Amino acid sequence: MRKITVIGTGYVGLVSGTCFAEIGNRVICCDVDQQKIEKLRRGEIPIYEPGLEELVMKNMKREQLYFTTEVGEAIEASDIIYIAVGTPMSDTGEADMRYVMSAAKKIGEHLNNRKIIVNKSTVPVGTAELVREVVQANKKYPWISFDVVSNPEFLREGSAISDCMNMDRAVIGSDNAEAAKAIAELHAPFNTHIFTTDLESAEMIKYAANTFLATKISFINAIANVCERVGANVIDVAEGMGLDSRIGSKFLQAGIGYGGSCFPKDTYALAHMADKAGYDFELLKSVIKTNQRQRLIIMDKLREAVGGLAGKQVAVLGLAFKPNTDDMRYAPSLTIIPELLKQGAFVRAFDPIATESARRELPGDVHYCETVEQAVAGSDVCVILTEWNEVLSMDLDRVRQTMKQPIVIDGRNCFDLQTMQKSGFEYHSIGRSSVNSAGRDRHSVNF
Ligand SMILES: NC(=O)c1ccc[n+]([C@@H]2O[C@H](COP(=O)([O-])OP(=O)(O)OC[C@H]3O[C@@H](n4cnc5c(N)ncnc54)[C@H](O)[C@@H]3O)[C@@H](O)[C@H]2O)c1
Ligand SMILES: O=c1ccn([C@@H]2O[C@H](COP(=O)(O)OP(=O)(O)O[C@H]3O[C@H](CO)[C@@H](O)[C@H](O)[C@H]3O)[C@@H](O)[C@H]2O)c(=O)[nH]1
Repeated sequence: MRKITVIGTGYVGLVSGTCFAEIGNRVICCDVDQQKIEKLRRGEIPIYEPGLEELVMKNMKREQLYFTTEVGEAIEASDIIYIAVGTPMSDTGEADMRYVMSAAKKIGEHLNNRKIIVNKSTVPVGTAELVREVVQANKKYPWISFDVVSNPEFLREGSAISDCMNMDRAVIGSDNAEAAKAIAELHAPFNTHIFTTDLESAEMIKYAANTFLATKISFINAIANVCERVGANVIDVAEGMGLDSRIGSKFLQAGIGYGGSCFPKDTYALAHMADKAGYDFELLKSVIKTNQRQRLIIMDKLREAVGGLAGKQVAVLGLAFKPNTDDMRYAPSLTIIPELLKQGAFVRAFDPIATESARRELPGDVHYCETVEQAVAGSDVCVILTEWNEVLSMDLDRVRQTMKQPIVIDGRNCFDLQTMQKSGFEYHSIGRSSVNSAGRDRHSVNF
């Protein structure tokens, strides 16, 4: 059993801290957000993440998991200190490092014995060295030494617990073999591949992995746009490509582009890092541009399908950036809904989980609905932005009957074309022919 403190109790800190407790360590999760910690202490989980509540409750009860706002005391009480604070996009597009630096300062001020400081936040290459300098500069007891290790996180929201408990690999960057060994041992119960490297490479692996996945998405979205114009079906194209084991089938789902708290900011941050280092990362800049354009494709399709939006009632299904999360960071709905409102549409929105977070982010004149059926009732058009189960399993006959016009614009390719035509919809999706709109679209199909 090791004593671990995790600084930052957000999506990553809370999940990884809980998983470290689950495998038998004593973990203190600390945060400067008092409300968040108070909720956790009452057993309320501040984020939606399947399976998290049970695991938090279990480990709190067996006294393996604690929550506090006393960051200094939490640091003093452990030997391994994880930094898991946010590194959001700053105005320039670079990673905003102020939270990491303030955590490092606090660690320095409370360094009461030899500790391993492990950075889990996604940070530009060279951050480990900066953390070392800040801790060193703020040490109260100059004779106490410490190590800095990089151990980036690869979990996905919505499947965070299982990603963490069954991780593909643990990347451990260090310039000290003993510290690397200790962090490798900590990961032994996860029974995963341990990949050790130097600090800089570990920091780069995180950005390279995320930007590669983002590239795959922008690539398939660009292919989708060509498919639409030449009459091919991107779902079949992706499947046919993915069967080549060198390519693989994952992250080839065409849609309205990537969102979320990571890909948008990490692609920008790496492009900036490369620029600063004197390399113009044109490929990555195109990935970003392709993604920005992809979001607005929904607006083009809407205009084509229903003409002007002024006075039209639009049902928006899905607000979170992906299913199984309440996270609204860089969600496509944050771009699409303000645009709909600007063009004079009335918006009725449905999301099974993210409504509360959405209310804080979106303009006040959105009407939130409890069910898909309520959102679509009387609508001129329905727009799908997130492939929630509630959307995938909606009763198509009922939806068609309650809509004013049976027009669906699907940004996530939730339904097959034949089903939509049989159900009597005019259906426009991504990278596929439109159905039931013969005469209006160059590539429409009839089954
Ligand atoms: N969200 C993900 O799916 C994910 C996955 C892998 C990696 N990451 C990376 O992990 C890091 C954390 O991301 P997140 O989504 O968990 O962020 P988050 O915003 O959900 O949580 C960060 C938490 O840190 C707290 N905090 C900030 N400064 C603090 C300080 N000085 N002391 C104590 N607490 C402090 C905040 O109050 C907040 O609760 C980021 O670098 C992110 O890029 C995120
Ligand atoms: O084929 C695909 C796969 C994903 N997406 C979109 O891409 C975004 C990101 O999805 P996903 O990767 O599943 O979610 P995140 O929780 O953002 O996880 C990513 O970002 C995390 C934070 O760095 C990393 O830890 C994860 O490994 C990485 O997958 C979402 O908007 C998805 O809709 C697509 O459009 N097509």
